[in-house]
Amino acid sequence: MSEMMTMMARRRSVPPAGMKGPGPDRGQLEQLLTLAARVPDHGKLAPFRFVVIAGAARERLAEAVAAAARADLPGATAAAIAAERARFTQAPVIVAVVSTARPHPKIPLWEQQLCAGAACMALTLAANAMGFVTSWLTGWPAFDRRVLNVLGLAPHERIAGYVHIGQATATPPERERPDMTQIVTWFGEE
Ligand SMILES: Cc1cc2nc3c(=O)[nH]c(=O)nc-3n(C[C@H](O)[C@H](O)[C@H](O)COP(=O)(O)O)c2cc1C
Repeated sequence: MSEMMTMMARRRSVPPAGMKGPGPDRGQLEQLLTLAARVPDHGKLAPFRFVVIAGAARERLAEAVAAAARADLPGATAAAIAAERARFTQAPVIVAVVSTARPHPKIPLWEQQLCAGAACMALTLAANAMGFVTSWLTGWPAFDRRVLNVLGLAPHERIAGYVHIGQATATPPERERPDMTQIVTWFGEE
């Protein structure tokens, strides 16, 4: 197996709570985002963009998330609000991969959205190849307009994923994988 195949065969996400710094620096991030942008793209529309949330800027997003949680859950405990805040303060770097899909005469919206998903996966693999661990997450802050406004998303834009990037504090155990016999059909052989 090539190095890339071995890496993919062992790939596991590490949740942000299991991450520490340092994350990729600016130069490394520029490299990673350039690789992530190199995805198949029907119509060459580049229907995605990246918002990098790193260092102290994470606090601004964490605070917006905490404020939205406080507003929605007036009875929430301080610990519950702290947990919401922590969504964006654990990994040293988070990249919000934004789907910018718009109706197009030839390219279906679905394909444009898949393209943004592909950018999430390309970013994940590139960061893993650079020696970082990752977690592709969404959760309610990916769908909450108050949070999206703080990130500067236009009304038609959506979060394809928050890709958290950092160093692992522990190696996650293997998890069960799909039974290939259940998900692969060899057309013509049935
Ligand atoms: C679009 C998308 C959104 C996801 N959002 C979450 C999430 O909000 N919370 C979560 O625990 N896992 C989420 N996951 C799953 C994790 O990224 C991860 O794949 C999962 O924990 C399994 O681990 P593995 O990547 O090591 O196989 C999401 C995956 C995708 C593709």
